[in-house]
Amino acid sequence: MEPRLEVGGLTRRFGGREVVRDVSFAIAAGQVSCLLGPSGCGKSTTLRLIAGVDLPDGGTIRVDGRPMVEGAVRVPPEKRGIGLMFQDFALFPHLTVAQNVGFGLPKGTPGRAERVADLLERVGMTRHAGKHPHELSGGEQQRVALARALAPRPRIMLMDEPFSGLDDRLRDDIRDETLAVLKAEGTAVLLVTHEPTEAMRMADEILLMRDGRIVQAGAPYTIYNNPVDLRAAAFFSDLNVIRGRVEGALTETAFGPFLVPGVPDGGEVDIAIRPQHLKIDFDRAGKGPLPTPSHGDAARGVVERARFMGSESLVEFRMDFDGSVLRAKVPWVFLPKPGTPLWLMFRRDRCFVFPREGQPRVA
Ligand SMILES: Nc1ncnc2c1ncn2[C@@H]1O[C@H](COP(=O)(O)OP(=O)(O)OP(=O)(O)O)[C@@H](O)[C@H]1O
Repeated sequence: MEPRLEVGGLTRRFGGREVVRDVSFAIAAGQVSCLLGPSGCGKSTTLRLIAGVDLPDGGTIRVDGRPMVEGAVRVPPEKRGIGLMFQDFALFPHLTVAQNVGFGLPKGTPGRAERVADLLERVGMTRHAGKHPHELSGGEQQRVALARALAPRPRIMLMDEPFSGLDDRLRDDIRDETLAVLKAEGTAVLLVTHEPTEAMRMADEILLMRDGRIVQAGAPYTIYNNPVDLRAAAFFSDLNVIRGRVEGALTETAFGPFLVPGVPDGGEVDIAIRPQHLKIDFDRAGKGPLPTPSHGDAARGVVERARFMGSESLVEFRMDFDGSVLRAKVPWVFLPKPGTPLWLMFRRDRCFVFPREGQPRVA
């Protein structure tokens, strides 16, 4: 099946600097993709190019196989079948909720009143239909904005940090409701965010962006568990990093040897472990647990501090082997006293091994 939105080799320069570099991806009908990356990496610019309010220096944009930008073709924004939702969405203050939702549907459109009523019902705003925007809370205004953007049945919805103006609890609810409505409409969604948790919650596919490029694309599970590099891994959580030097495709660490094929002798590697993947074991008169094939060796550390975070505890260790600090997250309550010696180990299939950035890699 033809993707709903297909972007190929999209490039945009400002003053000689490539802000969007060779960006390609596709989104199917009913799919939610999140463009995720730090501030300034080119997310909003990409969205503006797709919306048609800015033009690329290179690349193609297609909607249902029809060229929007390709060769000499430049389809204007209003003819692209694209709906927009931004953080500073503005409802028309002098129009009622129902009139705001109906705004995008020309008078005389068959089924106009039914469409407005149906959307108000779906976003739970039927009883507010006659109110004006200033009589609504932020969350209610957001629901109206969603209904208004959906009224003309856009084939694609572009959303730029649409939930960032809402407080945390409300944001979770509105996100989930928005997702349900968009899925029911079968709209292809491209959502821009700099928050990994928002992307994990919303996306079928995450497009991880950095310095104008998409560095990795995949389902949230894949991106979280198989990051392409250390920076991609660190974008999603705090990371413990153990440094190693390679000899004969192996690096020796206090946690045992690690295989590092493709890194030349003398090369440096980073072994990264998320805090929730460190396993803690007790000290038995100066000895730790025995090594296992799945976990490697245990290394000893001394508790520096332990904090209760609500659903988990965060324990910081000063490691015997090099004096570095490693952080472990433990579900619920685990608050050992500072100075307690404990042993750490981790499952080999839960850590990431990357050659240090900027080093040559042997093919
Ligand atoms: N019209 C413009 N002229 C010159 N530079 C621009 C223009 N628009 C954007 N830029 C630059 O392009 C880069 C990417 O901007 P963009 O707004 O796409 O990033 P972003 O990832 O959406 O960031 P944020 O999350 O902060 O909104 C920035 O360095 C920005 O300063």
